[in-house]
Parts: sequence; C-alpha cells; structure tokens
Amino acid sequence: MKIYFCGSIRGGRSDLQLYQRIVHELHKYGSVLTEHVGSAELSDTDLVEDNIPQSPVLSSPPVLSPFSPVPCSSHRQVEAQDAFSCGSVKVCVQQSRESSRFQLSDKEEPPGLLYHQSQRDSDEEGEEGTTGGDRDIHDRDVDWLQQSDVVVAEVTQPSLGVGYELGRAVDMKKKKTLCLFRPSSGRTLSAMIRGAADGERFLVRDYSEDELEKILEEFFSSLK
Ligand SMILES: O=c1[nH]c(=O)n([C@H]2C[C@H](O)[C@@H](COP(=O)(O)O)O2)cc1CO
Repeated sequence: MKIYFCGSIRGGRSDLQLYQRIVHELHKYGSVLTEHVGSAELSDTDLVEDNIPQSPVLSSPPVLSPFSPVPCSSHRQVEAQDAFSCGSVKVCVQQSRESSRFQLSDKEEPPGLLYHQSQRDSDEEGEEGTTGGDRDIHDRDVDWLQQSDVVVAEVTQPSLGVGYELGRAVDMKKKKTLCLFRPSSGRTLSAMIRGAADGERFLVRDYSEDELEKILEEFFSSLK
C-alpha cells in the first residue's frame, strides 16, 4: 500500500516529533511516499539570540531574554517585557529554519498577536537543494498523491501545502483520506477541512496523541 502523508513544513514545524511518530507508525501499513515530511533536517528549532521577535505594532522590539527551556518538545519559553501593559510575561516562542518565525505557543497566544520575523527566501525553506525548486516539489508531490492508495494528514498545524494536497485528494475520486486533528491545540480546524468530511472517503478525526496508534490501526483495518 502506498501512503501519502501530509504535514506542515513551511506552515511551521512545531509538530515535527509527532510527524516522525506518525511516519514510523505508517510504515507498519505500507510504504510512505512523503517520508521527508517527518525529517528533522527540514527543521531547526534553535532559538537564535540575534533574531529577537519584533511586534509589528511596536517601534522598538519587546525586551526578550532566554529563559530555561520548558518541558515542551518544540517551544522555548522566554520572559518578555510586555510593551502594552509594561509588565513582564512569560511566553513560548518557536523559531524554525523553514519559517524563520517566532510564534507564541498555542496555549498562551493572545488572539491576533504574533511576533514575526521577515520570511527568508522561499528557496531556503522546505526541501533545500531540489534542482527544479518549488515546481519540482509540487509536481513530484502531485504525482505521488495520484499514485497513493491512501492519504493521511496531520492537520493541527495549519499549512497551505497540506490544505492544497487535501483539496487535490478530494478531487481524486477514489482516494481515501484521514485527517487527524488535535483539539488540545486550542485551534479550530478550518471549515474547508472539517466541512469536507463525508464519514466515508474523507474522514476527519479529533484525537489526542496517545490515541494515535489505535486510530491508525482502526483506519487501516477498515480498508481491508
Ligand atoms: O519542501 C516541501 N516539500 C513537500 O513535500 N511539501 C509538501 C508536503 C507537505 O505535506 C506539505 C507542506 O506544505 P507547507 O510547506 O505549505 O506547510 O507540502 C512542501 C514543501 C515546502 O512547501
């Protein structure tokens, strides 16, 4: 069985470790065409001190100093001077090489407040060194999508690429698709994904990480 796994790359790599677990698990059921989605080489979550987050609404950056890492796989906690209240807040920030972006963690993120670094050139992100660049990545992935027997997507971290792949998969009439979403993230899944669920060919499953193996087992045994 050929499995196409979708997970965020340029959309943000905060779920990388989970993608690795999913890819590992999917190997039990077939060959995973998009193994690279779980590759640690496509991410770099090290906090670089000269890349201090800047608020788009402030003339000077908030004062941030590195704080000891919290027991959170993909974020670091920093203490930040809150320029709005003049108080001190603790926030989790994330920076990945793919997005060059700092983002407040899901749990602590006030609505609409994100600290962004400017994006790097797109050819520095995702799969580097692909000779034909983004065109080759796109064409190869659409080809793999067509070849695949099933699509499994982790959709908690929003990603344009994953959304696009799922839209294309819906149009490939016999493609069975499982979308996995973690409500514990505090996010709300796009209506364009949840609303596409038909309970048969396109499934959307809310889950927690400890249910992963069981859910995949159920999904793949339902295909037999
Ligand atoms: O370098 C890449 N390689 C690649 O295969 N993709 C595909 C696979 C992923 O499921 C999806 C991720 O999209 P995005 O990068 O917009 O988060 O797109 C995406 C990129 C970068 O956009």
